[in-house]
Amino acid sequence: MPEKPVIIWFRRDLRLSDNPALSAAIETGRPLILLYIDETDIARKDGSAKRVWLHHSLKALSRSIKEKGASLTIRQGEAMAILNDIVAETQSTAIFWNRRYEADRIEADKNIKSELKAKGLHVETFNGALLTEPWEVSPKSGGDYYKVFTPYWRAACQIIEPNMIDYVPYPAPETLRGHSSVLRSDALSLLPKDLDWDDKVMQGWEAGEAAAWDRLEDFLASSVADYPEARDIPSNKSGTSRLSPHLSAGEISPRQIWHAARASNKNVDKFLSEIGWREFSYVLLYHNPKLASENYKVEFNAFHWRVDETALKAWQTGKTGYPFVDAGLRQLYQTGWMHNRVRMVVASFLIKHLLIDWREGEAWFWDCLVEADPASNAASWQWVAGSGADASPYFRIFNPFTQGQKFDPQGDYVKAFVPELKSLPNKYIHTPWTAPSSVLDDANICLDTDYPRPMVDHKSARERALATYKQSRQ
Ligand SMILES: Cc1cc2nc3c(=O)[nH]c(=O)nc-3n(C[C@H](O)[C@H](O)[C@H](O)COP(=O)(O)OP(=O)(O)OC[C@H]3O[C@@H](n4cnc5c(N)ncnc54)[C@H](O)[C@@H]3O)c2cc1C
Repeated sequence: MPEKPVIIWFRRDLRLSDNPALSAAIETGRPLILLYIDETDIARKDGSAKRVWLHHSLKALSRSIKEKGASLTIRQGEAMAILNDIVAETQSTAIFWNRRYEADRIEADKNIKSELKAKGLHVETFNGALLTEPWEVSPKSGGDYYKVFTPYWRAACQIIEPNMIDYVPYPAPETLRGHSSVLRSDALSLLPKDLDWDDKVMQGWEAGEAAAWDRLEDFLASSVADYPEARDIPSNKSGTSRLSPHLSAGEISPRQIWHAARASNKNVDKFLSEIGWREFSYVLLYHNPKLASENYKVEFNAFHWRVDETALKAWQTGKTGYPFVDAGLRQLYQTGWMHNRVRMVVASFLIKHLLIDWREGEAWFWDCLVEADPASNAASWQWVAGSGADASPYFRIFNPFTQGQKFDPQGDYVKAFVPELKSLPNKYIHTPWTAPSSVLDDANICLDTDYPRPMVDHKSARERALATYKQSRQ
């Protein structure tokens, strides 16, 4: 009689190493059904860029699984129905997965767990995505969770550091023993049907576990020591790790990153504290399931946002007339990623200069980022808006041209993404509208035709934002 298999259900953990659910499945000694479900019964579908990334990530995972002697089954539909079919088809006796933290997925997983258990299956779940799960770090002084990052991270590190000292990440298995019969796989349908944009987005990226490791090792060998200063310079391609899409798809675990970073014997505290912001964002999401749709601070519910489709479109397409802002938004659309410093500036511009609801920006990033993350994206947008936990105060309004002058003094970043300005002298690169007409002529720029004038005046937009804020609090 054929041995009954166990299911390993991959979700946001598209890797073979340091995958606790996979390791537990292998330990049973039974044949494996390695499964990914493109779930259709999901509250918020992944955005376009993230789906492109997942397509390539799943291809990479599938290749790695094949090299180890098994195959990845891909299905599309409702998770419960698919799992029921597979259990019926294969007589599987157990299922293993790593946990997730969005409210609707927690609910779905709970239901799946109890239904499969009722059928007699052994169901086991693990933490494969975080250093500590959202309920593990609670303030001694009371309350469910920390609302301020610094004390949260101090407390979290007291749990993480001792855990990590002896932690040896699970190695990738040498071989995988797949189920004897090959199961039907649905074709992957994650790529957009009507655009060739997906090819362009993936230029400069490589999805998959091996690529994630190359990136981490490169970063630790040559860049992490300079990270505290270099992380603010958007033209410096190695100033930050660019691990976010790999982390978001689970191609590498935060535990592996922590372990490798500490083993480098360099000063990695600042870098690891950014991983801490990712953890903190998950704490906020877990305790505030509507983080992407509702103000964390209810007093922001009285804020009077403007509805202005034309302005929103100009922002989305990088045509605001502020070169640093436009460069960021074009980088986002072209590469599926934007430098963190510029994210803060473009978000502040939308929320404060244009007075457009942060949820519009959150949704645009959700669709365009290859690493769009339910926790970090929502928490970061609310952070910039001032409506979030431990947020930047609303009255902190980034000046888009001084930010450009400070963090892109030679204009390299602007020239890379706003090429129509590339012949402009550095002195005017962040303020083309101030250049004398002879300078504009020499640079072949006709304002309004080749590049727009600022869509709002900084000083008056700032005053309007502050007045609106004041009014909302009366
Ligand atoms: C408006 C806005 C939206 C954002 N949306 C997302 C998102 O959808 N997904 C996402 O992963 N990050 C998001 N971030 C956070 C941050 O910008 C990115 O994580 C970072 O730019 C990714 O580049 P990196 O991997 O080179 O980061 P590094 O600087 O190398 O940092 C290492 C890792 O730490 C984590 N990290 C760094 N900064 C933050 C932060 N502020 N908050 C949470 N985690 C952080 C990421 O996982 C990152 O990969 C957003 C920030 C802003 C201001």
